[in-house]
Amino acid sequence: MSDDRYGALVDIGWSDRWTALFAEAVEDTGASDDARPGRVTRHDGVAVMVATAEGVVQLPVRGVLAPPTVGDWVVVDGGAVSAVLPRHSLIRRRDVDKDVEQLIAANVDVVACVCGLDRPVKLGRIQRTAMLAWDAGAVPVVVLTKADLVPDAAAEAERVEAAFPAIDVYVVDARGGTGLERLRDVIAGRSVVLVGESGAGKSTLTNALAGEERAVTGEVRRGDAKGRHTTTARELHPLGDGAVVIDSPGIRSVGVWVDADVLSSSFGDVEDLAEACRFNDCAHDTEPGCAVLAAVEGGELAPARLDAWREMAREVAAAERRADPQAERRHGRRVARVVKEAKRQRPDQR
Ligand SMILES: Nc1nc2c(ncn2[C@@H]2O[C@H](COP(=O)(O)OP(=O)(O)OP(=O)(O)O)[C@@H](O)[C@H]2O)c(=O)[nH]1
Ligand SMILES: [Zn+2]
Repeated sequence: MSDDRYGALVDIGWSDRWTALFAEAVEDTGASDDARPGRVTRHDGVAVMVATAEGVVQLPVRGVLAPPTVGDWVVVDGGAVSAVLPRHSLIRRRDVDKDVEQLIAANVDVVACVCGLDRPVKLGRIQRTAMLAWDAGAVPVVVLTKADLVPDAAAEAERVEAAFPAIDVYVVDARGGTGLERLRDVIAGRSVVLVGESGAGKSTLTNALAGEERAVTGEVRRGDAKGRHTTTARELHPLGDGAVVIDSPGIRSVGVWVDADVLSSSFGDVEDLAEACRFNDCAHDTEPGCAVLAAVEGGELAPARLDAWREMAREVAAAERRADPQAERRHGRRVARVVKEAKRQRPDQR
């Protein structure tokens, strides 16, 4: 089927797959002949910003059970979003306080953890971002940027690769333009989310990949009242080749949150080894009979991998304490005990 009506949407990730899902949704929901597809670029309260072949419009959502989120492909009909196409991935966050799930972005293919080499690369951050990606149904990658600022960027990449054998690592100098081609190849036709601390180089990378300053995707019309231009959509940056960077405040602030289940599922190798530790709650630190330390000693486990596990474990423990005041108190007692123990042992060591 050759259908050029939505050709303009290819830039923001439209593909044959969406053509099919759109046709299905139109039929299932009994939408009108005027129904057209669009992609949500922003969600605020009751209205959403939707990029369509005709431009970006602000629309209400009507008759949709599960509300759309940034990145969703939707059916626009009768001046409203009337249906949300099935998602292939979803980044969400559990709001522990309210015990609700918050949607952050949909139909994300790649979650890129951007680390500026002008500062130490934090393996724990990479791990958390990877878990966020896997949990969402997306692929994590690491982008080490500002390669021009360090003498040996390749060595840094090797260290990260050793810690995370399953994750691809890309080294780029976004300002000088090196390393971009390899990265362009992986993200062609895909929707990418860049996660990284402030100043990591996300905006610079976005502009470098787009080949130009790319703050804007189109003009915005409120509802269908033609001519009333308001804000612009900053949240979807087409990079060419159908690649899109989804940049939502939600993603920037999601930090990356963790829980114990995800921890063990993404550290299968460490957890397997830990089965043989003498103590159930072994911290693989100084405990006698620790199978994990033995594996590092014997060269079966990369030291960086254990470092990453430790960083993660600390992160999980902190998250659990925040969520559970009793655990916080238990932690306090444990710290007190460890300190007492250390004091007691010191004289022996002299
Ligand atoms: N030398 C060098 N500098 C870079 C590179 N990429 C980014 N920078 C610089 O690093 C600083 C921060 O880059 P940004 O792209 O603004 O970082 P960001 O991640 O978007 O930061 P936030 O918007 O605060 O989240 C800027 O001064 C950039 O010029 C690079 O590849 N090489
Ligand atoms: Zn152990």
